[in-house]
Amino acid sequence: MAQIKLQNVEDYYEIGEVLGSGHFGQVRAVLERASGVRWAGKFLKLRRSASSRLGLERKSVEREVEILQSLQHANVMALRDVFESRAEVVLIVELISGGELFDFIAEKESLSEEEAIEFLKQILKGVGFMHTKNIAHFDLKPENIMLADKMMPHPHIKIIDFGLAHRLKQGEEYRSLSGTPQYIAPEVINYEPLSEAADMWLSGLSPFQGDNDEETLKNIVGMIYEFEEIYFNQTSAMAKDFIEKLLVKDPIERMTANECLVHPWIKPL
Ligand SMILES: Cc1ccc2c(c1)c1c3c(c(C)cc1n2CCCN)C(=O)NC3=O
Repeated sequence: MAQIKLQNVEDYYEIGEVLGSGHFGQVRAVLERASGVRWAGKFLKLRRSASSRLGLERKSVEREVEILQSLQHANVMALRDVFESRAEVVLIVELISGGELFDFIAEKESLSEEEAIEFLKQILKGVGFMHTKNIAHFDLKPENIMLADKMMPHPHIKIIDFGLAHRLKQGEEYRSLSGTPQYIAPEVINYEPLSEAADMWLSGLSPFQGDNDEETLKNIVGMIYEFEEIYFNQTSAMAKDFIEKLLVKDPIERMTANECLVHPWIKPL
């Protein structure tokens, strides 16, 4: 992928409808003029001055670009092009039109453990791949797990939004309080040095869910959780064993993505 193009993105892409927005800015559908191919454009506003609170720091955008450039994997959103003009950077990324996994599951009558395992395997392959490159996502949550095309019999998972991702270096401590309260690992809440293990802290139906963020965070740090019967009464013992091996407070003891892929629930003997 070429470096950052200092041209106007609209010279090459027709900008379409807003697909979503978040802490980073907006994601819009875009149409590549030369080929007629549809992509997604992630429009990031840069800070205009060091004192400004609005917009993203240039180095965090450059970090996201560098990380995406080094991640080519079937289960990771692909970066196609980067444009910068005035105080805006536009990441041209693959259009993932199947929507969020969360919504796909919500729309189904029910989800069998076999179907859940198929999705989980793809997520673990994508996460395992980025972890072999010492890249941690640090914002894995249902909203960031999307489906390439939900009409397929076995929809293809795509992990998106590497805005908080970090390339971890041996001997360098990295701490951050960023993330989403409902899904962040105890070591993030305690502002301890972070590793790829923070991505393995179970996200999904959070058994720590409190009435508010403060209560949720206390539950996580206190490891106060329960498999509420109404949600987990159909869950096999093997599945609960898998979950319990991820809900381990000590990140060193927590299962890694590759260990998950050979757990008997995922890979029966
Ligand atoms: C069809 C559709 C609808 C909403 C989309 C996207 C695509 C989308 C996409 C991306 C991101 C980072 C966010 C996106 N959002 C925002 C919601 C993501 N949780 C992306 O990287 N490619 C997308 O297609």
